[in-house]
Amino acid sequence: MEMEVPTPSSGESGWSRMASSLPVRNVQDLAASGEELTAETLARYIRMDIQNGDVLVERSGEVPVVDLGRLFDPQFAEQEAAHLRFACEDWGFFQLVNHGIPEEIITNVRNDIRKFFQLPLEVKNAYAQLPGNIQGYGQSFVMSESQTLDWSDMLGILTQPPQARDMRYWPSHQPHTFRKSIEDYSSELMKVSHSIVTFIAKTLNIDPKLMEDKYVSQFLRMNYYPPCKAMADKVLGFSPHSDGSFFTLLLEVNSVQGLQIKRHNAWIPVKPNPKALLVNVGDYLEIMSNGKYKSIEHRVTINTNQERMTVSAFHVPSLGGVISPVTGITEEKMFYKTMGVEEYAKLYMSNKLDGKRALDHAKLL
Ligand SMILES: O=C(O)CCC(=O)C(=O)O
Ligand SMILES: [Fe+2]
Repeated sequence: MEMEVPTPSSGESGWSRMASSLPVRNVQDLAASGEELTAETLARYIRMDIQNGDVLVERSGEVPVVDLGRLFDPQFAEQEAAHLRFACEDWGFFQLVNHGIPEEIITNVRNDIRKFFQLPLEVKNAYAQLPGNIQGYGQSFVMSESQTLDWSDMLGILTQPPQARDMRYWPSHQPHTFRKSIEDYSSELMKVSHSIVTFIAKTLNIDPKLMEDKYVSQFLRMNYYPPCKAMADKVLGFSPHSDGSFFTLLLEVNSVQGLQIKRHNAWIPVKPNPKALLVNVGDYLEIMSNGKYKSIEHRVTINTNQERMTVSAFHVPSLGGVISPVTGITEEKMFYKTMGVEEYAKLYMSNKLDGKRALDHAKLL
C-alpha cells in the first residue's frame, strides 16, 4: 500500500509531519450505507485475535479514580498523591475527577464533535487532506498496518503549542463553533496537564522542571466507532496498542462503552464516567520513569447498536529532545535506552516492529 506523507507544516512543531496516514474506506459511511454487512463485505475488518485474553467485566469498577481537587487541598494531598502513584504504577490508567475544566467547555466540545460526525461524508472529507495542523479525516495515524483494519474513523488535529495551530486551512463553515470549541478545550487540557505533571513529578520525587518539555505538543484525535450490527464481536474499533505519548487524556463524548485495558493478561472494560477524563501513562513517561510507571496496552471494542465517540489528547515532548530514564527513580539499574524523541516516534509509527511494541525496542537487554 502506498503511504501518503502530508505536507510539512510551517508551524513550530515537526510533529505534524510525523503522523503519516493511509487512505482507507470511511467506516461510518460503510456502516450506514445499508450495504449488507456480511462476512464477505466485512472481511477486511474481521479479526482472529479478539478472544486472546479473558474479558473481566466484573473488574471494570476497579479502575482507579484520582481527584485533582484533593491533590490541591493540603488536607488531602498526601492521601490523594498515594492514589495517583498507585494508579500510575499498578494500572497505568486512572479516571481524573474534579479536573476543573468548566462544564460549558466540555459540553461545547462534545456537541461539536457529535455534529461534526453527523455531517455528510463530502463535507467531512473537506478535512481529509489539508496542509497545516489538520492531520486528516477518516484515516489512521499509521502505527501498524493492522490499524488500518480498525472499525473506526478519526479526525486528527495538532492543537498545541498555540503557534503550531496553523488554522489558515481550517474549513470555517462546519460546524461553525467547532474551531473555537476545540481551541478552548485544548487550552484547558494544557492547564490540567500542567497540574498532572506537577503531581506526577512529586510522586516520583523529581523536579517537575525535568518534565517541562515533555508535554509541550498536543494532538487531538476525534474517534468515531460505528456500531456493527452483523458482527460486533468480530471487529475492533482500535487495535491493541500503547500510546506513543507522554500521557493521554481521553474524553468519552457520549459515554458508550468500548475501551478495554490489558491487566494481568486479561482485558478490563472501562466503565465511562461522564464527569471524568481518563488519563493514561504513555510510552515516553514509562521510559522516563525507568519503567516504574506503565504504558498499558488498550483496545476498543464495538457495539451492536450504539456508536461510540471519543476524543484523545496526546501530550508529546518536543521532537528535537531526547528521552531517558531519570536516575534515582528506581534502583541504580537503567532499563531503557536514551533515545531521541523523534527516533522513538519514527520507531513507533513504523510498520517494522515485527510484532513487538516500540517500547520493547527502547528497553536495554
Ligand atoms: O477511543 C478510545 O476509547 C481510545 C482511543 C485510543 O486509545 C487512542 O486514541 O489512542
Ligand atoms: Fe490509545
